[in-house]
Amino acid sequence: MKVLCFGVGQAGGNVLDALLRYEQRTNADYVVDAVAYNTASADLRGLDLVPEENRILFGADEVSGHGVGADNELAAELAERDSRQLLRGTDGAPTSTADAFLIFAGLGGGTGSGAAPVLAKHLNRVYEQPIYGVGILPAADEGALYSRNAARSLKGFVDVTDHVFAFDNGAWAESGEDVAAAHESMNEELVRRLGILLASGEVGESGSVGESVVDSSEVINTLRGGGISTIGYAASELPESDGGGGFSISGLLGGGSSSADELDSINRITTQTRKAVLGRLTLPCDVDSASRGLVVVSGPPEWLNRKAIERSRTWVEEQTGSMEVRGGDYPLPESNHVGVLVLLGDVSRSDRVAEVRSTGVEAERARRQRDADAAASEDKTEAVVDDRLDSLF
Ligand SMILES: Nc1nc2c(ncn2[C@@H]2O[C@H](COP(=O)(O)OP(=O)(O)OP(=O)(O)O)[C@@H](O)[C@H]2O)c(=O)[nH]1
Repeated sequence: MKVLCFGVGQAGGNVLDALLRYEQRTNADYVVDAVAYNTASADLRGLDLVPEENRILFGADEVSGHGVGADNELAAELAERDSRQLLRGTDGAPTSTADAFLIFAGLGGGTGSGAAPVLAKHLNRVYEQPIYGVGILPAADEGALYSRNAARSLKGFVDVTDHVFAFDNGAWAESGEDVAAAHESMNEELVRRLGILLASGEVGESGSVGESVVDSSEVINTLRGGGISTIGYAASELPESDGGGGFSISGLLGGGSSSADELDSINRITTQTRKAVLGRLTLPCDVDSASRGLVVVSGPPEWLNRKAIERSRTWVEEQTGSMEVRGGDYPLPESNHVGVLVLLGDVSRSDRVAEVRSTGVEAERARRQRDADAAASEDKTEAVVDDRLDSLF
């Protein structure tokens, strides 16, 4: 599935850079172009693989390239004001070759949180392709301001995109670990999942295509209707003797039927499917609240057992209670792993989203109270000054 990618703000740019690195490392080719936006010039300079000419500073008239300091309302305002400049990011990009657009942003800060929904809205006006967000939720210990920003931005992002892939920093930082220190490893986890999803169905270097490959229309159909999605992934390493390909228990035993191989691959695929769904999802949620699903099984073609893929698909249907779970394979002849990726679309119950929302609402209420108190005390001061002036004259 070919995508045109946009990274907004620091987290957005970092994750986009990580995806480009992952694409290079895996010899894949699904990003048709990459554009980064920021209100802070230092963050743009810090990027690695996003082409220099595709790094766009906006809002410079107002904040002189120093960032918006977590003020997402200001960022939204600046993005709206500079919307032509934002759209210029697609000038020269091969937009017609993209099946979809992807916008990456951290929802807790200022720039990405405020500007990503504005960018999505403007791209939507111009282009036909579906627009997907990749929204990073702040961990609870990153503070109430980040939760307030994220609560407001997530709703806006969902409203103006065709789907938001959510990633929860809180779920992925190990307990006691500093969130910022964990960004790099979290980005790796996120881009591995996105990379597999995007690469599946693309003809690989070897030119091999599986019997029931997942093509871009299946990803798009799984995401159709909008909402928030989560992705699970698990992989099992194949035995050394396999050499990445033709391991056969029957071969080791001196011939015989291939049923042992079949059993082994069925076991691996079904076990990894359970681990993918019941393990750590990009966004923790109630699995049975998903409306749709997609199961992608990757690995050397001889390990991609059709029966197992079907069994896994049915199991995900049972877990989600959805009758709309698609399944397919992604052949990787050189791989020494069998991996299972499960995309759960339009999830409606997530304690983490609920927590971000309620912390956000609390923080917004406290801010309004503070503003009201400040206004009242200003009134009082004015009244005192007026009294003094009255007594003078
Ligand atoms: N997963 C992940 N999260 C990140 C990364 N960088 C920042 N964040 C998170 O993003 C949120 C802060 O947003 P940033 O992207 O840094 O902020 P910004 O959009 O550049 O906005 P301002 O700096 O306020 O102008 C926090 O929740 C951070 O933990 C990253 O590389 N990976």
